[in-house]
Amino acid sequence: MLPEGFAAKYQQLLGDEATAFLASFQASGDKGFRLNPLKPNPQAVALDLDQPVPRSQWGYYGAVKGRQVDHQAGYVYSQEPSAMLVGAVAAPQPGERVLDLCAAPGGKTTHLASFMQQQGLLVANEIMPKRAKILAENVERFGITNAVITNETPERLASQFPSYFDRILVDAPCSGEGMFRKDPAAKKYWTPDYPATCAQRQREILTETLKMLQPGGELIYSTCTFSPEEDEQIIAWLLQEYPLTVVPIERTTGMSAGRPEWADNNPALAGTLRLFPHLFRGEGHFIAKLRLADTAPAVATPVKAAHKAKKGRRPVAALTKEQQALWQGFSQAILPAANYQHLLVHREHLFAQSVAVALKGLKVVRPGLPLGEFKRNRFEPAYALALTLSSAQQMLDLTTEQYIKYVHGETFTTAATGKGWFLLRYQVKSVGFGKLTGQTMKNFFPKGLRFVADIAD
Ligand SMILES: C[S@@+](CC[C@H](N)C(=O)[O-])C[C@H]1O[C@@H](n2cnc3c(N)ncnc32)[C@H](O)[C@@H]1O
Repeated sequence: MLPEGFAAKYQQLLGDEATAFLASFQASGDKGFRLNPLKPNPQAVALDLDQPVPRSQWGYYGAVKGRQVDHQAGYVYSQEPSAMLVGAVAAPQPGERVLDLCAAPGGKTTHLASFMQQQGLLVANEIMPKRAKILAENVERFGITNAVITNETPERLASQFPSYFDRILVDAPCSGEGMFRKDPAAKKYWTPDYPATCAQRQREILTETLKMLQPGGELIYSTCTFSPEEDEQIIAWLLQEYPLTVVPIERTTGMSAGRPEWADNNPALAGTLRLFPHLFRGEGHFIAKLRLADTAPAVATPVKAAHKAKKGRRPVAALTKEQQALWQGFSQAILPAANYQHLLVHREHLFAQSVAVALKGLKVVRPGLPLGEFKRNRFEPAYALALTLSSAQQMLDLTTEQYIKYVHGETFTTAATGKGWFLLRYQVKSVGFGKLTGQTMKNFFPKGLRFVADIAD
C-alpha cells in the first residue's frame, strides 16, 4: 500500500504516465552489483556478467551473496542499479580532492574510488556514528588506499575545508520514495509534507557544501526520491543563490530529463537526470551535476580556523624511532613495495595518507589507510592493508578447507615454509593476514567480521 496522498500527487504530476509509474511499485525490482577495478583481475568473480547496467561503469544486474569470497575480498559491491548512475555522473579524475558528504554505507564512495584509481584524496563523511563504522568497513573491503573517513556535520567540515574540494557529492538524506519497494519501512515516514521538510534539510546541507567547493569545482547532487521539492526545486534554488551552471547529463534509453515545469521553468533543469522505475530497471533516482564559476568569489568564509581538539581525542603524531624501525622491518620483509606516504600514528595505530590533510579537531574514523598497530615490541598489520595488496613477499594461497577455517577465525596447519606474517589469498584474492609459527598459521581475521563461508561458488 502506498502512503495516503502519494498516488494523487504523482497522478497530478505525471498525467497519463502515472499509471505505469504507480504500477511499478507492485513489481519486485532488480538487484545489482559493481565490480571493483582496484583489485587485480576484477572480472574474476563467480557471478554472471551478461547484463550490464547502462552507463554505470562496472555495474551489472544480479544478486551477490554476502558469505562468498567475492564479497569478503571486496571484488564486488551490492548496489541498487539506478544508484550506480550517481558515481558514473560524478566520475572523478585520479588526483582530485573529492568529498562524499553523506557517504554511508559507502555505495557511492566505493564507486568514486573506482574512478580515482587510488590517486588524490577521497574524504568520505557520515554524520551517524554507527553508519560511519559500516562505511569504514566497506571502504576497507574495497581496498581503497586514498580515503579519509570522518563522522562530522556538514558545518564542522565546512569550517575545516574552505574552498578545498574539486568535486563534492551530496547524496542527500531524502524522503526516500525510491526506497518504497526495497524497504517498506520508508513508506511509514511519508506524509504529503515530508518532502518539504527534507528539502529544508537539503538546503542547509548544500549551504555548507558550497563553502567547501573550489571555484571551477563540481557539485553532484542526488536523491532516491521523485518529489520535485527535493529534486528540480533544490537545483532551481541553487542556481538562483550561487554562480552555478548545470552540466547536462547525457541520457540513454530509459533515462528521463529533469522537469523544468516542476520548479521555476528554468530550461537548464532539463539537463538533470531522472530515473523512474517504470522506465529504467532500478528503484529510481534524481541526479544533477553543477559547476561553480571559475571566477566565483570564495563562498567560504571559514567560521573558525581550526577546532580545538576535544578532550580524549588525541591528535595524530609522527612515528617514534622505535615505531619507524618496527614498520620498516615489517614492510621490507613482507610488502611488495613500501611507497606509503604521510605516515601518522593515532593511539598506536599507523595510517598512511595519500595526501597530507589536516584533520585536527574533527571526528575522524580513519585518518588514512590503516597499516597496522604497534603492540609492545612488535607491529601487527591491519586487515585493511591486506585487502589493498595483490601479492606480498610472504604469501600463501589457501585451500578451500583452510579458507573456511580462516574466515571462521580458526588456526590451521600448513606445509608452507618461512615464519612470521603471510598475506593469505583464496582463489588468488587477498583475504587477510596470518602469522606462521612452525606449521601453524595463527588467525588474524578480524573478530567482528568472522563468518561461515558459502563455498557453493
Ligand atoms: C542517501 S543516504 C547515503 C547513501 C550513500 N551515499 C551510499 O551510496 O551508500 C544519506 C546519508 O545522509 C546522512 N545524513 C542524515 N542527515 C544528515 C545531515 N544533516 N547532514 C549530512 N548527512 C546527513 C544519513 O545518515 C545517510 O547515511
